[in-house]
Parts: sequence; structure tokens; C-alpha cells
Amino acid sequence: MMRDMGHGTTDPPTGAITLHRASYGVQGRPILQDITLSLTERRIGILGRNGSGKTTLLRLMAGLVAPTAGTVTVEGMDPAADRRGMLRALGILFQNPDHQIIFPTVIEELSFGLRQQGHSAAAAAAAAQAVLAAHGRAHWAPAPVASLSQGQRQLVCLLAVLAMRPRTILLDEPFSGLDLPMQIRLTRLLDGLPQRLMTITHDPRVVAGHDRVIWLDEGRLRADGPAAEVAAAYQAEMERLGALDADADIPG
Ligand SMILES: Nc1ncnc2c1ncn2[C@@H]1O[C@H](COP(=O)(O)OP(=O)(O)OP(=O)(O)O)[C@@H](O)[C@H]1O
Repeated sequence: MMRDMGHGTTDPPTGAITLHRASYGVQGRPILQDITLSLTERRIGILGRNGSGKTTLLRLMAGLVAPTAGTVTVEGMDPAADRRGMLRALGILFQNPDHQIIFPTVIEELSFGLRQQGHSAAAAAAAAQAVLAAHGRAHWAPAPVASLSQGQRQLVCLLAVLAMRPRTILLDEPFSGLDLPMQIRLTRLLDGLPQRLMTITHDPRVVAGHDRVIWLDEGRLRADGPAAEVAAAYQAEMERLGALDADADIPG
């Protein structure tokens, strides 16, 4: 399997994320079916169309929902059961920052996860301030979150995740709603992170150069392999579908 040696300067993340015959359904409707994966790479892409089950896969790996069949483990833990262990194992950047942010100011938002990890209020505030400073945003600390742009709120969410120092970060469509300079800056920031990153996207350009790309299609694994191969096959299929009559590919 292709490796990106550019990430080789820091310690690799420990422990695999595994799914064994994992399925998830709602009221008898299958959303993910029979997914078996052992994920150990540092840069992993989850590629798929709208509604293919990408966010549901993320929710399973994060323990936000339990599989209706099969098993999911993160570094050997059951993510739905071991909430405390998961706080250091895995962080999530959701697609919409406004679904993630719950506090009025930036410093409160960044401190929250650290408090959950058991740090005192003073230690959490100090660590949050240090993360802001490390990313050139020390002056944001007292700012009302509502005064920031969507791109800036997205960065607040990412910095809140980084403050907790998880070993893996799940990113759900991290570039949606960002203009091009913001996308370029976020890409640079993400590229420099030592963590394992798992990036969910419908855009094959986002997963270029990733160590491994998984293509989800209608809740099933359609392909799994090096980025160039999987992205090329996905692109060809998207172009084939695009050439069909409008919506002929959408069930119902
Ligand atoms: N709790 C739920 N109840 C009912 N249907 C659900 C539930 N969760 C997901 N679904 C359905 O399962 C399918 C897959 O959803 P999911 O959000 O995982 O897809 P996705 O690939 O992330 O899509 P998008 O790119 O549009 O965000 C969708 O049709 C969605 O409506």
C-alpha cells in the first residue's frame, strides 16, 4: 500500500480502528451494510456521494451510534461504551460548525473538551489559550463566537479538537462552505498535523495523496485502496452518472 513519507517525522498513531461485519439500520432500512475494515493508516479518505452513508460511518466509529449488527473498535475500545477513553482516542470536526459550538466565547468553547478530560478550569483555560496562541489566534480568546465568519468558526472547532490532543481526528466535509484561501490554509494546517486524519468527502480532489481511500456506495464498500486508483475509479463513475438523464440514478 502507498505510504506518504512526508508524515514520517512524528510518532505514528497507535491502535487500529476496526469494523467487523458492521451494519447500521433505522426502522429496518439498511444505511450501512456489512462493513469490514481495519484502519491503521495516517491519512485516510472516505469518499462517496450524498447519502452513501459516510456520516453514519463516522458516527459509528465515534461511538455516537452503536452498530445494529457486527462490531466497531477504536484502539481496542468499544467507542459507544468507553466514552472517557474515547476523549483522547478520537476527535470529530463536524460538517457544520454551528452544530458543534455550544458556548458564547472562543475560550469557553476551547476549554469545554479539556474540562471533560478532567482538567481543572484554570488548566483548561491555559491549555486553550496556548492552542490559540500556537495558531496565531490568541486575540480570539474573549471573542463572541457569533462574531466570527463561518470559516473562522470552523477553525475554532478544529482548535477545540486539537486542544484535546486526540490520536485520530474524523473530519466530515471539512472544506464545505470555505472559500479557496480558507481551503488552502486549512489544508496546510491539516497536512502538518501528526494525528491520524480520516476525511469524509464527496470530492476526490480532497483525498489526493492520502494513504488509503475507501469508497462508500449505497451503504456498502465499493472500493478500498491507494488514493490515485480509488479516486480515478470514483471520478469515472461520477462522470458516467453525470452523463445520464437528470436524477435517473437516484432511487425512487
Ligand atoms: N437516524 C436516521 N434516520 C433515518 N435515516 C437516516 C438516519 N441517519 C442516516 N439516515 C439516512 O441514511 C442515508 C445515509 O446518510 P449519511 O448522512 O450517512 O450519508 P452521507 O454519505 O454522509 O451523505 P451527505 O454527503 O449527504 O452528508 C441517508 O439517506 C440518510 O437520510
